[in-house]
Amino acid sequence: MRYLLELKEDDGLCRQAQNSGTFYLFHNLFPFLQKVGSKHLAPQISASELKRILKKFKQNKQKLEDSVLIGCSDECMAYFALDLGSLEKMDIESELKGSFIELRKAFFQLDGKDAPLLSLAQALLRWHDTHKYCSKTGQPTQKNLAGSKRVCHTNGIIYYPQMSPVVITLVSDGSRCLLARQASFPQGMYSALAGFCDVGETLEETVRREVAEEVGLEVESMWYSASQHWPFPNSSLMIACHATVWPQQNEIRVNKLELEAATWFSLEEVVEALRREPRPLKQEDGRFSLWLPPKWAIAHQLIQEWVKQQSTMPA
Ligand SMILES: NC(=O)c1ccc[n+]([C@@H]2O[C@H](COP(=O)([O-])OP(=O)(O)OC[C@H]3O[C@@H](n4cnc5c(N)ncnc54)[C@H](O)[C@@H]3O)[C@@H](O)[C@H]2O)c1
Ligand SMILES: [Mg+2]
Repeated sequence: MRYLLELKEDDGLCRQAQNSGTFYLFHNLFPFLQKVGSKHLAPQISASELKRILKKFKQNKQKLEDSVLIGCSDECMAYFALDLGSLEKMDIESELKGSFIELRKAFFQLDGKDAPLLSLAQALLRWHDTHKYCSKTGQPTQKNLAGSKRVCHTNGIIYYPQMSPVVITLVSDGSRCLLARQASFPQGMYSALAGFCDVGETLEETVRREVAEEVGLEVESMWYSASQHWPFPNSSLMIACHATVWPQQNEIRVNKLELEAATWFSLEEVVEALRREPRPLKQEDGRFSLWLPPKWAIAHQLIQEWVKQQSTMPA
């Protein structure tokens, strides 16, 4: 942890780390992946291999300095991410034997270790790409070597990468849980309610407002569970909570502007859905079976916790 901080603060040290570190590659924010069976793996390219590739494609090795620091191993081997969007995509793909794939498409087939790193890398690369100019002076900003900030040298303003807090809430009425879907979700997939925090709000206020806005229910109690970084569509910090509503006041009024549907599901229905593969499954009657976000999505964790909690409750 302290080594990471030193790399962020010291450009000289970071330059050394770039020359011995490993790199995740991107092309216009699509990560470079190799398919192994049904899984996608994100290869880490060594600095020497990357320099060889840059040379082959007639790029200056200074290009390494466009990379951003995304972590390090226990042995202090630094990981970076570099976007090669200025090079011909197909040439790099054939050189490295893999493809640049939209992160959203590959996200749930990624290895557990790769997903959070790629998610952070994409968010950071996107932030740098959209913050090249100072919003006060209009002058170009310059990134520090690690990419943990950008500075406008005209007036000294420092910009730090941003993320938006989002609350994701699993609502229960005591015996059932409320799951909802947006029209953009794949067929049959339901999840917990999610919403961005407004400026000035506490998390508790966001939970109460979002539940009221989206399904017309009043929260009785709520508690925090866990959090997760989420890269889509921009960088969000997903803050996962459980909430209860009064069993007598559980009539759902769906806000059709935000949601396609919201329904109470019984423990049995949820347990059965958790056993299914996280993908659309058409039934004989043409409808799609209920399925839930995959294992390491924080919504999945909330649902698992609710199931566990139901099973330990006195009958
Ligand atoms: N429901 C889930 O299971 C789930 C799971 C993982 C991630 N998410 C993410 O949660 C996020 C929020 O969910 P939602 O879309 O229901 O939010 P939401 O209910 O707050 O509705 C989205 C609307 O909020 C407004 N908004 C306010 N602040 C915003 C900001 N900082 N960025 C973008 N829009 C903002 C916009 O008008 C936007 O159309 C989404 O990015 C989604 O990808 C949801
Ligand atoms: Mg929402």
